[in-house]
Amino acid sequence: MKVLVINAGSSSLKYQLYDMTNEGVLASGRVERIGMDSSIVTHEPADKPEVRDVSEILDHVTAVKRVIDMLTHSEHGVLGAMTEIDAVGHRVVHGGEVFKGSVLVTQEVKLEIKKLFDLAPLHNPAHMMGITAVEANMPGVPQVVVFDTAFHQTMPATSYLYPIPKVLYRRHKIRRYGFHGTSHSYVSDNAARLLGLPLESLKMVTCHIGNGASCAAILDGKSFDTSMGMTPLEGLMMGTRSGDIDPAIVPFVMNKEELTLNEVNSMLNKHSGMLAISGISSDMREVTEAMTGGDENAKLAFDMYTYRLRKYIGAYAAAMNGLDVLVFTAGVGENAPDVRAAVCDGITFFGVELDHELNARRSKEARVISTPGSRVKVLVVPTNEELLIARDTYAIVNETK
Ligand SMILES: Nc1ncnc2c1ncn2[C@@H]1O[C@H](COP(=O)(O)OP(=O)(O)O)[C@@H](O)[C@H]1O
Ligand SMILES: CC(=O)OP(=O)(O)O
Ligand SMILES: [Mg+2]
Repeated sequence: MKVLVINAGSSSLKYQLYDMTNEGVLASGRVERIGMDSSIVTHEPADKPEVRDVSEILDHVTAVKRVIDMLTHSEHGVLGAMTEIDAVGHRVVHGGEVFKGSVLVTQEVKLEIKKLFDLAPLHNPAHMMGITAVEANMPGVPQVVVFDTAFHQTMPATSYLYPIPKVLYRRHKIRRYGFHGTSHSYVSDNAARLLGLPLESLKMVTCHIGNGASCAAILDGKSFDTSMGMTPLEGLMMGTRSGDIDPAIVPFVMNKEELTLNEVNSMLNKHSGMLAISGISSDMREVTEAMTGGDENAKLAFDMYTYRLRKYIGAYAAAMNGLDVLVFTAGVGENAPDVRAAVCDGITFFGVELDHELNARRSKEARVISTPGSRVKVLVVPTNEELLIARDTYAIVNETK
């Protein structure tokens, strides 16, 4: 069975084609700048060279058509025909309280995802475009949706409620949902396997730090708390997102700077975080490079980023009354030993002891980077949200056959 995994954003669409007989990736790629004058398609077949194509792709329907063209291309393709694709799995960021696991796409499911547009205005409308684009290009192919929020649906009310009037929860479902759940679930499971210990017996903190970043406290194998909230803005300092701030700053700034709701939203989501403090970039690589070159703003951004991460790890260790395993994943977590060191070297008091040589070693494999004597095991586990989406899609489509 072949499964196409799609992660549709507002102006981009990432894809991976899996052969589920061996979970091998046949091809992957991305369409960027959808709706702009020069859109870029980058297609990477597993055993052939990468191809890039610049053309005008005005919408997601055309983008999916281009992906199918690439996958079935006589030269760069990996499929004889489109009909070889048995199912499509989509990443959907917001599943609200309705979706506690992955589901087959039906009219009702689409309606529910639409109802959640308000809660994830940047993400869910784009995912819906991806789903309808697949319907238009590949009629009759079963589709499955896998939600970032689903894994966190096990959080207790003490974690997910905000201390604000309860009527807001009843009327508008304002609560913590949490995101990156597919990743937190995948890496916690893999970390336990690597340690050869049952996941249910471990108190774990997983740090998914990429462009977006979140921490999760995992207790008894379930999400107990997580740093992102009703939207992916709360919690850690991120590339361009502020993370936690005093909520009173919002009306204050709107008043003083005469900003509209959209403007203040954009300020906190797109013009804050590492980008704002470093004044250089949202990309950790560029910030670290500037810091090494002596740039003080870059150093401040780096220090704030790692300080805030330490605070969350400490908070979750207290919340769970202990910590056995600390996991780093995603772009920064997997590739930035200096970030891991800055975090771990500041929390030695509760039994974190990093092996600096292991930490500095480059590898794409899941691995332990703490010393044998470290009471808390520290691991790097590369995330693979796409693989988990492919697995869920495969299982659900097989179940419903
Ligand atoms: N070698 C590296 N060193 C430091 N940071 C890195 C490195 N490689 C990637 N990153 C960081 O990872 C981020 C992207 O993470 P990723 O998980 O791919 O994000 P997303 O899925 O949200 O696009 C980049 O913004 C960059 O800061
Ligand atoms: C939910 C979220 O923040 O996703 P990403 O990290 O892909 O932006
Ligand atoms: Mg990501």
